[in-house]
Amino acid sequence: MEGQREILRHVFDAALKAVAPDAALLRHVRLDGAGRGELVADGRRWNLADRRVRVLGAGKGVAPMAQALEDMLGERLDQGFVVVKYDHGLPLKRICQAEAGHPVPDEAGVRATGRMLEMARTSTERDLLICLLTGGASALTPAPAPGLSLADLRQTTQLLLDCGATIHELNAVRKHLSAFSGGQLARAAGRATVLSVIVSDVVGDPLDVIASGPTAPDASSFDDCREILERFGLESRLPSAVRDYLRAGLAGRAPETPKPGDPLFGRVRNILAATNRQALDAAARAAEARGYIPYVLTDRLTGEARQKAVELAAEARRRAEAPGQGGKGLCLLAGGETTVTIQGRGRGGRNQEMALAAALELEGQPRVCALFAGTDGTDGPTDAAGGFAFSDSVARMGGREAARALLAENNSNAALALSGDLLITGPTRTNVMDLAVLLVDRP
Ligand SMILES: O=C(O)C(=O)CO
Repeated sequence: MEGQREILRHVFDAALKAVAPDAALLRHVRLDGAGRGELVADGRRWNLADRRVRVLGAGKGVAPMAQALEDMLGERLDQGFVVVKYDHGLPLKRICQAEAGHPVPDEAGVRATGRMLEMARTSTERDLLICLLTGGASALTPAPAPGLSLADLRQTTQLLLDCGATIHELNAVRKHLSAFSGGQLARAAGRATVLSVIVSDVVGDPLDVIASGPTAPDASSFDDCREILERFGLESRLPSAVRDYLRAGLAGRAPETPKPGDPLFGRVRNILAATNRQALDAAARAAEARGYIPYVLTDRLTGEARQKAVELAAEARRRAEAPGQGGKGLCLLAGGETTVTIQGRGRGGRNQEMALAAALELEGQPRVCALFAGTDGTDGPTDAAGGFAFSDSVARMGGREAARALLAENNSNAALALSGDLLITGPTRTNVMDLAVLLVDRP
């Protein structure tokens, strides 16, 4: 018989399968007709007889999408170039593939982004440029604006991360120091038609923030960057070239990113192909097939990881005590991305921290268990995707005091290693943020 751990894992795997980027692409894009055929994407058609098809892409999950397009288009695909995180590549036949640094951008990323901008700039009215974008793309596509260096971008990103800037704030600044992000790839493509297929790793799925929105109108401005940097007190700590460039932007001497309503977006179509909500819905179906009544609580889970875990575990305990549940029990599901305010010197990630905090909450509650995991297979600077929490996890960590001490040190990886509750998947090549799965078994 399947135990709690196997059921949790099964539900998570079903969610991952539903947001596999290649399958997501194939749900939205297909080839129709014989001969040169027509490309159909969400109801729009492009006759390929008189068009060249080029593919660009960036992100952790782009390699399977590129493979799917190669298989679909065969010789109709003229050329392509994609960049993925190190160790996230797959064999490709026609599309060139580079691997580059993530989360810290590197020179390989600069070279790859230069190649993609070049391909966009040399595209013409005859070209259909298919852009594949998934989470991780912001770091993989460093294209320093004129006068800036890679080191300037890295330093500015780190300063913002250290202050706890949100992804919206971080990407507003990144877009304004870039020649690629914030709609600028679409602008570089001149009169070519642009079709972007996007996998969302941002809460709420904002197209201008996911992957720093290379083909989306940018809602942020140089003025927003000034406000963000002032609010964090970072102005004086920025590299001087960045300070000068942002001042030039504010004075109208550096180009703004293209904004909503810009006519250039008339030839751009952005398709949201996979989201956290889709993963949650698939998880719900998988739980139901195992006899559990599923409840999707939210796809916008944010906030301090340990606190959110305690809230979710408390909700599961409350429901465990309530009478009247049917089937085998309940499955509570939540998705999003929490944060960890680091206080200690241990190793872990937001999902592992959630699992550790939930384990403390669920101690001695054999009817409730949980899994917290990142859909990309990576949680913090560790090789785990996340972790499980069972009623006896804390005992396996050496008891309550030991578990609490590990949590205080943000040492969730060590805690879950002790209890044997780490989830290790390796790179999943997709990324729709994190999932929390909690099972409440019937008495
Ligand atoms: O992961 C990235 O590239 C982002 O900035 C959010 O999609």
